[in-house]
Amino acid sequence: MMPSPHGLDSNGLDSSALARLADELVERGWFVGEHFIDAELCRALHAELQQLATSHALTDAGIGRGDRHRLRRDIRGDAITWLNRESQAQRDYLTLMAELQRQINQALYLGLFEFEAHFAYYPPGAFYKTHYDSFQGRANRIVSTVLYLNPDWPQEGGGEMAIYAPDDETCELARIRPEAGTFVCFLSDRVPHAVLPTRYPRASIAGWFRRNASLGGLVDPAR
Ligand SMILES: O=C(O)CCC(=O)C(=O)O
Ligand SMILES: [Fe+2]
Repeated sequence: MMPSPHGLDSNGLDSSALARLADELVERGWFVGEHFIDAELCRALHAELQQLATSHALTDAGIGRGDRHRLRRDIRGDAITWLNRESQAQRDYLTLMAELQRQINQALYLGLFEFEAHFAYYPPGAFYKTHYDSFQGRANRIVSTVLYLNPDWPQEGGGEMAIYAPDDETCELARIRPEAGTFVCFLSDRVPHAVLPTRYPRASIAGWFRRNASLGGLVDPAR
């Protein structure tokens, strides 16, 4: 595809950022792109999440999926709702993620076949302790993504995502400010990460590219 003069190809993703994303996923397992997603789309998604929060449409998030789902406020303090394509902003974001899925599959042969995502709202004081998004051998979440939605995140706002060395959660490699437009993606079973306690309401969309719903006879429920 020919890049347009402003560097976005016709699918709305920056082609040089995409090339770096593929390289970094392979070389170190994680990628951070500032201004990766268009500011206007971030504004629309943020407005939608604020509306959902004020109308009490979010549910306290838990850990573990399927039958093993538990609320653990000592581990994670966000409230969520799954994207359902209801708004144009959601459809636009999911279209971009479908294009990203296509590009990652083309570059890395990961066999990603679907994407699930939820809005997440961390009230002041909330955090998410260090974790992996999936476990080796049981992984049907293959690539994790996070898009941040707060414009002008304050210097002293906390709420950074901490990334730790693949397979060594004692070694911190990066702290990412949750600033609107910043997009992070990483290998779900390799990269330990955490959300440090936030001082301000923190808005994001967390999403996962998945492979098959069942691996070796082990059913891994989507949610
Ligand atoms: O919001 C973030 O920075 C990360 C969220 C996260 O790790 C998750 O939802 O699994
Ligand atoms: Fe996570």
